Amino acid sequence: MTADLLDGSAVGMRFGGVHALREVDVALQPGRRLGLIGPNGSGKTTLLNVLSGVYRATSGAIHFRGRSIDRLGPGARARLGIVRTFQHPQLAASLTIAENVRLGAALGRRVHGSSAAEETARVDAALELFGCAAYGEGLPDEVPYGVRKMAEVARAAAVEPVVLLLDEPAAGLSREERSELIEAIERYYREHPQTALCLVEHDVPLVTALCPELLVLAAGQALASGPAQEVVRDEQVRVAYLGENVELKDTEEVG
Ligand SMILES: Nc1ncnc2c1ncn2[C@@H]1O[C@H](COP(=O)(O)OP(=O)(O)OP(=O)(O)O)[C@@H](O)[C@H]1O
Repeated sequence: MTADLLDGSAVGMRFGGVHALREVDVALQPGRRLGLIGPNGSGKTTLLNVLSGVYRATSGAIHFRGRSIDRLGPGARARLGIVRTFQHPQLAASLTIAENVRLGAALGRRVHGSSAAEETARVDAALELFGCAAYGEGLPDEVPYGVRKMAEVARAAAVEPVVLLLDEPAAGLSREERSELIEAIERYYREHPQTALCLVEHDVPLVTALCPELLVLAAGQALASGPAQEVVRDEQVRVAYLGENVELKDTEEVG
């Protein structure tokens, strides 16, 4: 079995009286693509925050390559190659789209010890792959929302992360833009098959198109996990989603 890159065991997170995560286990190995789904407020973003160091878990342990990273903040974890995106793009407002993506590539230099030429190549490749090349000279406020969302992912991809944590990259995108996002991430994976991915999304067909495995959270607890097509048919999972306007469909129905 491949060793875990990022391993969270019995992870718990409390905010005062709110128990946002309870004893959640999650392990990402090289090349594993795990979709993280669950109803609103089930703890998905909190889990990404805890894995990326935005929050420190109130219980449990997080290891990277076998070493505890519980005490490391988000910057130190990013320098290990644990890179995330945010649901609402966190682009630097005063930098162009290309300059924002260059920040990712510059981090990639620190992660991989690569050259200036490689940094530039990463910027160009990420802008192209995520459809942002034509908007490279624009400021975030000047480009369409879909471009901002794609640039957020492009900046993370430009790092060439070891572990990539994506928080609702498709939120607010049109159907066409969602298809472009799926295609871009698939193309990224063809070139970087060892990247470990944890993808949080409400668009279940998009998640199942990209992730062979799912972890379902409900009320902060792991409700189900396993092969995507089995999990979406699980009765408990369907019940957990009752009342939410979410379609649990099969991969073949995407597009
Ligand atoms: N900083 C915080 N302070 C207090 N409570 C929080 C904080 N962050 C999250 N929570 C609570 O933790 C629970 C899980 O929230 P979280 O945002 O992780 O859910 P989610 O599954 O990502 O939801 P959504 O799909 O709506 O984005 C919710 O009850 C939320 O109100």
